[in-house]
Amino acid sequence: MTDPLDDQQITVSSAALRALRDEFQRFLMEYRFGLAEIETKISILREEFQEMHAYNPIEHVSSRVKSPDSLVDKVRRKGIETDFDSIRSAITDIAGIRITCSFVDDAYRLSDLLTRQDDITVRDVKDYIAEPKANGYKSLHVIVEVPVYLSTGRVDVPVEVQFRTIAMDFWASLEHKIYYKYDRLVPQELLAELKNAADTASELDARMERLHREIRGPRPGFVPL
Ligand SMILES: Nc1nc2c(ncn2[C@@H]2O[C@H](COP(=O)(O)OP(=O)(O)OP(=O)(O)O)[C@@H](O)[C@H]2O)c(=O)[nH]1
Ligand SMILES: Nc1ncnc2c1ncn2[C@@H]1O[C@H](COP(=O)(O)OP(=O)(O)OP(=O)(O)O)[C@@H](O)[C@H]1O
Repeated sequence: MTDPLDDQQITVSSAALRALRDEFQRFLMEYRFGLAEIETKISILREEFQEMHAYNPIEHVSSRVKSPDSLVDKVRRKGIETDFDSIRSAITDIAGIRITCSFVDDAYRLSDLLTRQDDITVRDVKDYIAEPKANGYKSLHVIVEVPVYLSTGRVDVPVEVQFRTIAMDFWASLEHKIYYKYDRLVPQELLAELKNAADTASELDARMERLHREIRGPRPGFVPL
């Protein structure tokens, strides 16, 4: 015979589960919309550069909303409280976009053009191009907040924007693979090789930039930073 109280408990907990699922869907939806706003801003800049200056400073754009698994993992790793408000304020890379530029100059220029826009608020900047990480990682990271207008009103959504060059991206994607292959415990000699490869990538960036300046000459219509 079934215990009526047990039945009631099952009903209550499945309703609670449904509410949690809805809240989680809404939580991620806001980040999707925030990301869409930034993607639009970047593609407008890209098209304008192409049409007005016959120059494309962006080689590649990729974006992602953090997967639920990766989010849960990060919450656990960082010991963050598991309510939505705590996660919202502690994790600022749930929505992320990576802009791979041709040259270092372009990475700074695009960051400046994005962050100067009236509706963008800069929450944090980590300039790993000026100050690379000890392993050799380079990129310019900017956490911006962009307003999203929902039927319930305005929400300001944080988006992590990473600016880097092709050489920096090449290095970072290989390092990322190695890091996970060795389960975050990369052998010392491989770390040294990676650091060496990062230095080579930086030299290549500097040489390409010099060459580009030589063949380019002054770019008419460009607003200097
Ligand atoms: N391949 C690679 N990517 C990195 C490295 N450091 C940072 N990143 C990328 O940049 C993101 C944010 O890094 P940081 O700006 O240092 O942020 P953080 O808050 O100090 O680090 P997290 O808490 O892990 O996000 C990471 O999630 C990676 O995508 C690195 O050493 N190698
Ligand atoms: N801002 C970003 N823009 C675009 N892609 C990103 C960004 N940040 C990370 N990625 C990529 O998204 C994929 C999934 O990454 P994931 O969110 O699981 O972890 P992570 O951001 O690299 O690390 P962590 O969990 O420590 O923050 C990886 O290929 C990663 O390189």
